Amino acid sequence: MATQTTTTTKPGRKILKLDSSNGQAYREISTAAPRAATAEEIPVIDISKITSPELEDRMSIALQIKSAAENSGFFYIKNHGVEEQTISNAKAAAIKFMAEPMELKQKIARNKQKYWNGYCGPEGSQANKTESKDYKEGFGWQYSPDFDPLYDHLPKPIPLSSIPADIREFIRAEHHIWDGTLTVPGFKEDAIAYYRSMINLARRLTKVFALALDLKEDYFDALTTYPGADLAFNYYNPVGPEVGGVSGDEVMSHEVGLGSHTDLQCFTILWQDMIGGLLILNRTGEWIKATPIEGTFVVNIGDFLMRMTNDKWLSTVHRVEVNRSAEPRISMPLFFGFNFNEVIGVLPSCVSEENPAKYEPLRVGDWNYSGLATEKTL
Ligand SMILES: O=C(O)CCC(=O)C(=O)O
Ligand SMILES: [Fe+2]
Repeated sequence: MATQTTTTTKPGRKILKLDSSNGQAYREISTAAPRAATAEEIPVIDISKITSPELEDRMSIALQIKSAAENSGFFYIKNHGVEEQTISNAKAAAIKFMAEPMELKQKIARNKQKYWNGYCGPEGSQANKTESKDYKEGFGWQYSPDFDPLYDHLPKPIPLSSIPADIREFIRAEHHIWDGTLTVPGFKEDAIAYYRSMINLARRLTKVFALALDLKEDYFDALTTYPGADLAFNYYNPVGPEVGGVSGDEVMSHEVGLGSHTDLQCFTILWQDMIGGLLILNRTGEWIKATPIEGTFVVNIGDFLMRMTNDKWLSTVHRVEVNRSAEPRISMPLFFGFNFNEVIGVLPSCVSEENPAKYEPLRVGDWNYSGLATEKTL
C-alpha cells in the first residue's frame, strides 16, 4: 500500500519556499502580521569614526557589526558620510525617469540586454516564484571601472584590453542603456554620483568587516579592485485603494512589492525613503519591519559572505510589502561583492578543528552567474 506523505504545519505557521544559492530551501514561518523590530534585532550603528586614526574606534564599529551580522544579518548605519544632496539628487533622478512614457523606458528594457542593465517594467520580475510578481519598476546597472573612483586618474573610457583578461570577461556594463535616459537631463550624472559615493562607502565597510572577522584590515582590498558593484533604483508604485477589498485573485496578483529572497553577493547597502515596507525574517520565522530611519542606510549580509564565514554571518531572507501609501516608494541598493575572477573559500578565521569548512573554494563569477543567480536579485 502506498504511503501518503502530507506536510502539516502548526496553527499560525506556514511553509515558505525559497531559491537559496545552495538549491531550494524551505522555512517554517509565522502567519502573523509583521511587527516592529527591536533595537537589538536591527541595531543602528554609528560609523562616524570609521576612518579614525585610533584602532580602538574602528574596532568598536567592527564589534557592533560582527554582533549584528551574527544575530540578524541586518543593521542600519548612520553618519555614513554620503552627502544628503547626492542621495536626494539620485532619488529625484529615479522619480523623473520612472515618469517617462513606457515606450521610452521599454527601449532600454533589461530583458532586451545581455546582462543585468536597464529598465525592468511593472511586474517584470519575480524574486520568489511561489509569491506574486514583484509590484515595482526598476532601473539597474552593473560595474564599470569607468565609474569607479579608484580609476579616476585614468583617461575614459578605460579600454577593456587594459583590464586583466580573467577580470575582463566579467565586466558586464552596457553603456548604451544610458542613451535611453537622455530625455531626463542630468539622470546619468546624478545616478553615477550616488554610485561612486556608495562604492567608496562599501570599500570603507570592507575594512571594518575584515577587523570584525579577525583579519588584517586591508585583507579585502585586493579582492575589490574590480568589485561586483551593481546598483538598482527600485520604484514601488502605490498599489491603489482598490486592492485589499477586492477578490482573492486580484489581491494575490499584487501580493508583494518584492518577493522573499536573500541577496546573492557579499553585502548590500540600501537607501530607502520614509514610506516603509521592507521586512526581514528572523530566526524564529517572524516577519519584522526594517522601519525607515532618517539619515541611515540599511546594510545586510549576502549569500557569498555567509558562505565565506562558514555560515557565521547570516544572509537573511527579506521581502518588500506592496506599497499601500499614496506616494511611490523608492529604494536604492548597492549590491557589493568581490572581484569575479577570485577563487574564494571559507575564511581562515572562520574555521577551527571543531568547526571545519563547510564549503569548497569557488570562483566568485561562477557563483554570481550560475543559472540560479541570474534569476535572483543581485
Ligand atoms: O526595496 C527594499 O527595501 C529592498 C530591496 C531589496 O531587497 C533588493 O533589491 O534586493
Ligand atoms: Fe534584497
